[in-house]
Amino acid sequence: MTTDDIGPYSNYRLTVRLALLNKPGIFAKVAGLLAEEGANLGAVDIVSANAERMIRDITFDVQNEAHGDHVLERLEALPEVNVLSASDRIFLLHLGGKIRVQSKVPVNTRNVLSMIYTPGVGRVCQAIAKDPSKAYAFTIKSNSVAVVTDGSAVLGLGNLGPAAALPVMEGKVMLFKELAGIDAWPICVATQDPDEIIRIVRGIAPGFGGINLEDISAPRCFEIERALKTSLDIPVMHDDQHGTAVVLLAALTNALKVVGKRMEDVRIVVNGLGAAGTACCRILLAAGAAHLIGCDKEGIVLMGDAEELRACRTDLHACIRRDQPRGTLHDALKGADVFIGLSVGNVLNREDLERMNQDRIVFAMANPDPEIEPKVGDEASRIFATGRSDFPNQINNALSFPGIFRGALDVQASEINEAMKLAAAEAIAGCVPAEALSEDYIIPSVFDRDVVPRVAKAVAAAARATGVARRRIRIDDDLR
Ligand SMILES: NC(=O)C1=CN([C@@H]2O[C@H](COP(=O)(O)OP(=O)(O)OC[C@H]3O[C@@H](n4cnc5c(N)ncnc54)[C@H](O)[C@@H]3O)[C@@H](O)[C@H]2O)C=CC1
Ligand SMILES: CC(=O)C(=O)O
Ligand SMILES: [Mg+2]
Repeated sequence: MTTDDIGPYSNYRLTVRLALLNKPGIFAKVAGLLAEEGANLGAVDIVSANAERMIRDITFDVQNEAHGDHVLERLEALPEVNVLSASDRIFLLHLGGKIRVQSKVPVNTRNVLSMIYTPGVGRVCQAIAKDPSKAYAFTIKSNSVAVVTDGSAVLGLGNLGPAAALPVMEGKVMLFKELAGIDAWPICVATQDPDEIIRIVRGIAPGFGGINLEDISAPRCFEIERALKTSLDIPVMHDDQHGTAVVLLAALTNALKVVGKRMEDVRIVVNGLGAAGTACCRILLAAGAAHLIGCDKEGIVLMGDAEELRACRTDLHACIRRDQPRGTLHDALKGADVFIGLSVGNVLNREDLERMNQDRIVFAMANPDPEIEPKVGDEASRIFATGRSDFPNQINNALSFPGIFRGALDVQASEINEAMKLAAAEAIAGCVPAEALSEDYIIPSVFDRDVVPRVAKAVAAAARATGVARRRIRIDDDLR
């Protein structure tokens, strides 16, 4: 299947194989039923036909899974029509997985075989044993990242476990490759015990140039990341925390320019103080935010005056008081200028947003469903964004992790530090020219091919400036 076969975005598109009695008017009944259901008819193909029967494949869009089931039931009930099979294009696209390993050299002669494998390869192994830094030159290490998950916070869908997390991780490694040329590998571990995860990641680290932790829930993710950062000499980044914080800061910086407000003046509500939410609070405080309210399931659990919040920069978790909520999310929204959602889908409605100030900025970033229905969010705010790709402003860590890791790998950085993250945020924000900034264009597209090189360059420069770069030249420039 090619991307051209997939067509424009629809989350629920079905392709159904029907056996119809071969006489006039039968297909019209099918088309009429779909029209009645508001199921937009797309491609219609004849698979085979004889005097009695015609087999057709028809493709149509439905509103959601339940609507799809309902339409299929109605098709099944039509006289002289049989539903032979039904497939969902999103599932079709996932058949057999989305990625594969490919070798760079065709293995078609004894000579090549003896070089890529034994005996020739043995010399390379011995060279690396003598000088482990040679692994960067003579193996995939320099350009590879492990995308590690335990499946405990798969998007905003909750604890689905490691096997169910694999489709997300495969998607992520596709983005690493497509956007940044990095060979990443999905690693789904069958444990949710932090110590065991730390042990596993340390164990596999020699084969990788970097570790991207993904969809590991708070608070375990903090301890896991901290332990790995201190014990490994390659960059480790929990993307849900830092990749998200970087892209959020970029988007908010530009959005504030559009509405003419300043970071230090605006009242910001962050809903969902898990991995992503707490990292976003931290980066916002570092960027000068002085009026920040944090909410979680319990209500308002993080609040303080500018001075108290400044103190929270060093230990945000100590400032979060889940046992003493100081109001509800609705209370928090009253008079707020900015809403940042990193919780779960559909927790807000239009009236909630109308409690906020004029020229409000609403970033409903929960995936796959944002905190508010996108059409309503868009109508009820001056600037609206989601984490999804079907609305103009997409705030997704897909804009940051490819460039951050590209820059870190290029200079063989030993870590990804605060300076590198701030440099990445500035570079992403700078990808939208000042004169082009508008309500619908606060953040570049994931498909803007300038983003990764600009972010990578800024990150590499910050790594050098902070003394964590071990290499001056990109590995691609002198060895590949
Ligand atoms: N757009 C983007 O780039 C990104 C979006 N996200 C989204 O952010 C959300 C959170 O992800 P993580 O922080 O990784 O998960 P997490 O599991 O670490 O944190 C989720 C937090 O939301 C809280 N929560 C749950 N229901 C809530 C409710 N009704 N109201 C307020 N808080 C509630 C939980 O108690 C928890 O603190 C997910 O929907 C995820 O898809 C995460 C990373 C990047
Ligand atoms: C985008 C992402 O990392 C998430 O929703 O978890
Ligand atoms: Mg994630």
